[in-house]
Amino acid sequence: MPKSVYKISDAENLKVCVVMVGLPARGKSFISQKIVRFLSWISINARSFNVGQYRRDAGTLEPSSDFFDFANEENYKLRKQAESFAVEDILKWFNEEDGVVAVLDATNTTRERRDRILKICQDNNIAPMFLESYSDDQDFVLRNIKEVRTVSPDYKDLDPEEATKDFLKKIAEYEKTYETLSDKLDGDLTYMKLINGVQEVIVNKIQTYLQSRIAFYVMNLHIKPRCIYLSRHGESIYNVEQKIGGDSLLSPRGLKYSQKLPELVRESAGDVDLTVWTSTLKRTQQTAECLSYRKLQWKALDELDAGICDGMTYEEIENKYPEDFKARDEDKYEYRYRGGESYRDVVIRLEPVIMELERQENILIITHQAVLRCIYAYYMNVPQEESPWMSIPLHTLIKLEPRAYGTKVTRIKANIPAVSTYKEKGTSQVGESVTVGGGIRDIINETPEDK
Ligand SMILES: O=P(O)(O)OC[C@H]1O[C@@](CO)(OP(=O)(O)O)[C@@H](O)[C@@H]1O
Repeated sequence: MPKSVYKISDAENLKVCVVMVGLPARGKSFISQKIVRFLSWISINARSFNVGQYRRDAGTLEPSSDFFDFANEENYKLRKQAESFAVEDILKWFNEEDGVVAVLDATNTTRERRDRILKICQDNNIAPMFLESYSDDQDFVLRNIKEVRTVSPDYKDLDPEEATKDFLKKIAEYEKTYETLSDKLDGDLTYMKLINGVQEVIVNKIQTYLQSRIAFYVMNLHIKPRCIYLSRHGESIYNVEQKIGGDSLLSPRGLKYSQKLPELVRESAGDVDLTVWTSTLKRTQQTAECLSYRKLQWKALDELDAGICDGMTYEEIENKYPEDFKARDEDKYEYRYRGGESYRDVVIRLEPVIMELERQENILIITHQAVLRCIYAYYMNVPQEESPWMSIPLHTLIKLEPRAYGTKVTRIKANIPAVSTYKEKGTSQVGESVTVGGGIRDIINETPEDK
């Protein structure tokens, strides 16, 4: 059997191919998408290649009579062909688009199949990392079947009961040849085995920093239903004066928002227990004051540091530092204030916050405009160049419900007027004073790319 051993001196230059392993309905696509979303968010070029999609693109839909009958030679050939198309594309992507981490999202349930992929990785200087999701828990599997059934194009026109039956039949076919990863037979490989979600995790021969980062991230994932609430602090005195940064207190309208926040949260969350995370700045702590939940301060949630521009209005910055003002508008994600930070810097310091968020259940985060944009971008898969320009208005509670294949978002407005702190590209003016209000829920949608 080929081995995954490579010289450690080369390890840091290696590209990584995460090879998913597991029977159908074990959450492999969910994990693949999460890995890609996380790595892209921290600027590592990552992409998932779903073999099922290659099969569908080739015109073969499941459930087609006995497509997964493994004794049928013709079907076996078609499935193998879909795999080789995906692998070909992975190699092309590594070479032509500077790919760094590819995720091969397929069952890969036999050693024969895994060895084939291993060999290709070795021939192309790619570090393989096998990631198995193993489950013998019937409830876990049925929950996953339900999720897949609702999003998979294969099952969209099928009666739910029929679809579940078909799915179980397909699993039974795969089970006949399934070879789980084992220390005894696969001890030379770099692999991770998740048992019933992350109840038990086995990690074997991680060899590069990148692999360890992926492993650490995956270990923190859970799929229990929960909500993440996001809110900016109430309108601050600096917001009213159109100044950025600082550590000012809330305006009278901001205080009103802090008084209304417990009601808004209760209406949406009911009696569930929440933990409130704030930054270390006064305006977020004041906003959390009337909430009777457990509270935690994070320095990492402090607002983007505007360096020498801290305490100025955008107009003053444009007059005093016109070149900086222009440079920021041209590339807001990368621009770093002199003596301060860029959006990229904020994302880097938010990595531990995201790790902890993945581990936790219901959390309410009260923080700042730039920081919220970064957190929101992670959950909603917003591209880097767009994220610093997203509108995150004051006096609005955002509810995120991460699901297996996307995040549902609801915006709940407090109906308390506040200034707009949104500055359009190419101008130093922020919007007019606006009333943030109206009905309760206004936007409901889901992470588009993840569906
Ligand atoms: O990146 P831009 O759009 O300038 O937004 C960040 C700015 O938002 C502000 C408000 O203008 O945040 P906040 O009041 O939420 O703390 C500034 O303090 C901060 O510099």
